[in-house]
This record gives sequence, structure tokens and C-alpha cells, in this order.
Amino acid sequence: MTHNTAPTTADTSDTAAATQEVRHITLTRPDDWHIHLRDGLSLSTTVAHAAANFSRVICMPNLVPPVKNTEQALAYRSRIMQALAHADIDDTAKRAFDPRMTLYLTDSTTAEDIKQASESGMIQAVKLYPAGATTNSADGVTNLGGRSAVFEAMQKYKLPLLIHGEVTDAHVDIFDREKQFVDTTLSNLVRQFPELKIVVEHITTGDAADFVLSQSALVAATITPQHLLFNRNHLLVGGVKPHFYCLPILKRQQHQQVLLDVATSGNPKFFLGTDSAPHATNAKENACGCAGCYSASIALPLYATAFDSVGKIDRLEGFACHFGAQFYGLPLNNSTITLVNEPMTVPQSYPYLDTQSLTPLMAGETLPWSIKS
Ligand SMILES: NC(=O)N[C@@H](CC(=O)O)C(=O)O
Ligand SMILES: [Zn+2]
Ligand SMILES: [Zn+2]
Repeated sequence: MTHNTAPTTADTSDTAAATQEVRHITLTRPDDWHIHLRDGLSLSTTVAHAAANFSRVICMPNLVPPVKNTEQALAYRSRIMQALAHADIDDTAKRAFDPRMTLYLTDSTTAEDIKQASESGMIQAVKLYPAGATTNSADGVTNLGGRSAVFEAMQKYKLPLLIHGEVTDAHVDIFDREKQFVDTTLSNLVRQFPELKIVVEHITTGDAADFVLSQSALVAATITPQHLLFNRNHLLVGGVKPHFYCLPILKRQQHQQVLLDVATSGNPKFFLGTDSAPHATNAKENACGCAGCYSASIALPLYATAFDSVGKIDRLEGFACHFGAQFYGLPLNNSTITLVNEPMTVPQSYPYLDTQSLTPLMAGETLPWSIKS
């Protein structure tokens, strides 16, 4: 639902009086279908930020050690809920917050693990990290061929498979790793398991978008704010900008354009997943900087900025609030959130892990949209 309020005076000085239209959009409360909250002390920062923006969030299992079974996932969820109880956010947001858990697929995951996850009613999906593809993926799958019984069980119990879609072969160029994965591993997987629900996470290329478009309604994709707003020039021109470094890495501007096209097309195969992935500032601004952009605190203003940049703010609600829930077979949220195109300045950093700091995406910059308090 989009409505414009009457023009308001932006500057009341009599010489420079200018009028500006303030637009408000009230949305069904959105969900984030891919987020890293981390664990321990991290939760006091990440949970408050996530809950201020989202209702349901799918929590990635790449902790150290990873979340491999239902028992560990439930214990992780209670740590998140404890952090929520202490979060300094309004009560409506607190009540609406609903973390959904995932299991980390390893070479030793069994069909029995999948059955147990499904019967618990508490596990939303299973996450596939090709071993070595990204942060904390060392325990990921080394041989997909050996996981057939697990994928069959997932089909049977209708547990979706969430995929970090990059090959890890040393000889494949980092900018080609997603395309190569789509052309080989992913194409084979959907052929072999046609009833498996799959989300290709954080897509970054036109190739991945085309693949998802060519498949049945069982195959969908999430898109991050950074891949809609930026391309590899933002990462590399004029000096390396470590806060734009995430995996899969930002690609050419042509790919960014395709992602914007599909995200704003109204096609329900594409929905919101921030991939907000906190690393302390000193771990990013480092000779070997970690991969991951932190966006949980400003996610909705970022997406609104991206959608508005192509005149498609009216398509934000489907992408952010409807399509993910529909894919997972869940009801829409019954509360709302209002965004307004009044500027906000992104904080330079947040306190993190007692003595450290956390630098968000676009730190210190001004975004044209903010959440109405
Ligand atoms: N996206 C990233 O660059 N990093 C994520 C892992 C992931 O989602 O690949 C992280 O956990 O830091
Ligand atoms: Zn990933
Ligand atoms: Zn991620």
C-alpha cells in the first residue's frame, strides 16, 4: 500500500523555501529469509537490529562449531530468544520477532537427522555450503553425490534446501564461481531431485536469475541489498573497500541491473534475504579481510532505496513481505511497518563483542528512506 501525503515544506527559510513530497509506505511486516545473527555476545547487537526490521528471520547455521542437528538448533534458538528479551526495542517488534532455524548439511548428515528435524516442527530448512566456499564453511559438503539419501528425505519431508551457490575449485575465477555452480552442480541437482524445494541464496548474476526463472515454482532465490545497490566498481575503484566485500563477490554492473529487474518484477520466485553477516571492523579492515556485509540495522531503508531508484517502490511489499512466506507455505504477518522517504544517516559503527566495533554497510552515508518510529 503506497500513499503520498500532502507536500510539506522541507526548508522554512523564506529565501530557500522548497517543497518536497514526503511519501509513506505501510507494508505487511517483512521477513528476512537469510541472516547471520552469530552467537554469544554478538546476539545482543544482531538480534535487536534484526527484530527492529523483521518478523521471521531464517538464521544461518554457520556457527563455530556449526548447527548440525535439531537439538543444537533448538538450543541456538533459545539463546536468540534470551538476547531478544534483553533487547532495547519496542514491544511490538519484540513480540513479532520469530527466528526460524536451519541445519548445516555436512558429509555426515543422515536421513534420520532430516526426519527428526521435520518432526520437530522447528526447523525451516537445511543449508548447503560447498566446503570452503565462504565464511565458516569448512564443515560443508565435499561430495554432493554422497548426499542422495538426505536429499530424498528432504523431498519426502518437504524441507527446503538453501544453497550457497559457488564452486570452490581453485582454478575457477572468483567472478565465475556462481555461474559455474549453476551450470554444473545446481543443474544436476534439480534434474536428480525434481521435487526438492530449493532457494539459491544471495544470487549475484544474471546467470543465476535466468536459471531460477527457467525452473518450476519449487526453485526460488534470495537477493541481498548490496547486490541490488552496488557492483564490483564500488568494491574496487579508487581503493579496496572492505565493507563491500562479501561472498558471492559483487559482480559487473550488468548483473546488478538484472538483479534489480527481477527483484522489482513482481515475480514471486525472488524475495528478500539480507545475508547480513557481521564481522568486527578490525576483521574486515585487515590485510586478509573477512567476507560479509552487515546490513541488519538498515536493511529496509536499503531495499527501499534500491526499489525507489528504479521507480518501483510499489513492488517492495511483494518482495519483502509476501513472496518468501508464500514460498515457505507460511501465512503473511499480521502487523505492519511504515517506511518514509525522510533521510537517515547510517551510523559509523555499533559497539560489538564488548570491546570491538561493527561497521554497517554504507556507514556514515545518508539513505533517502527510513523506518517511521
Ligand atoms: N556472505 C558472506 O560473505 N559471508 C557469510 C557467509 C555466507 O552467507 O556466504 C558469513 O557468514 O560471514
Ligand atoms: Zn553464502
Ligand atoms: Zn549468508
